[in-house]
Amino acid sequence: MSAPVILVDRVSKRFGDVLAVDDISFDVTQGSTTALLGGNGAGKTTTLAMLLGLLLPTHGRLSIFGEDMLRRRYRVLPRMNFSSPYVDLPRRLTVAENLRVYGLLYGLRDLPARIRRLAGELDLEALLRRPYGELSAGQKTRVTLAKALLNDPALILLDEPTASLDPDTADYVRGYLERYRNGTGATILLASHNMTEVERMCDHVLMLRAGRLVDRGTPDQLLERYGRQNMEEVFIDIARERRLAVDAQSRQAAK
Ligand SMILES: Nc1ncnc2c1ncn2[C@@H]1O[C@H](COP(=O)(O)OP(=O)(O)OP(=O)(O)O)[C@@H](O)[C@H]1O
Repeated sequence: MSAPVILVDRVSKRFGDVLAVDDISFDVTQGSTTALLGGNGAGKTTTLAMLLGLLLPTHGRLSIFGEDMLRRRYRVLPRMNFSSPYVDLPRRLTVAENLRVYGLLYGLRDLPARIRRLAGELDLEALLRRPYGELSAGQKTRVTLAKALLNDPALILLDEPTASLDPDTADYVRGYLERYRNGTGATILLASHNMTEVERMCDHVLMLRAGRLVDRGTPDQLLERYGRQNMEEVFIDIARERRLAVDAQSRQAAK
């Protein structure tokens, strides 16, 4: 079996009195799409930020492509990228200028051709000359996705990749990401509140609650474990700590 693309080993992150991430460990295998789920404030964005090297963990070890993110992130950052609705791009630059600046930061060759291709695929042509700050929320989401794919990343971290997208565009973007993953063997880790997205795209789910990793498995395993029909119901069970009740029922049934 190939080495995991992401390895998180007993990682915690404290902000003053708040323990945002509490001793979590997981790994993500190459070519998979893994969902990081949890209610508001569960620690998803903090975990993604540590994986990007934007935040330092208080404890623990994170490695990506076998490289320690604390000491050698410069070796892996060129092979990864991210998008988040919470991280704005420079607002006064046009969409084309933004993509050019990020492309230059990655030192990409054939940049105009890449930008043209992504603009075509993500329906951005009509937006290329407009300042990023003037775009609607859904338009910004598509631009940040284009930014996230500029360097053909082998690992993509996505914070709510379809936030603010209308159902038709969200469906297109999910299909686009699936095709990208299948075509390139890329690995995707995404935080999402959209359980339809998780059921469709993800082969593994990590459930966070109050900074702790409280359950994990494939969507099918979780549906079976909680006796539910869909991931929305599983999410609510886990968020409301119904797992214990489920376990107790199964123990009772086994007697
Ligand atoms: N820079 C910070 N300073 C202080 N506390 C922070 C900081 N960033 C996050 N936190 C706290 O850490 C906890 C986890 O926040 P985080 O943003 O990781 O949650 P999340 O799972 O992404 O939530 P949401 O679904 O609402 O986006 C929260 O209690 C939050 O208030």
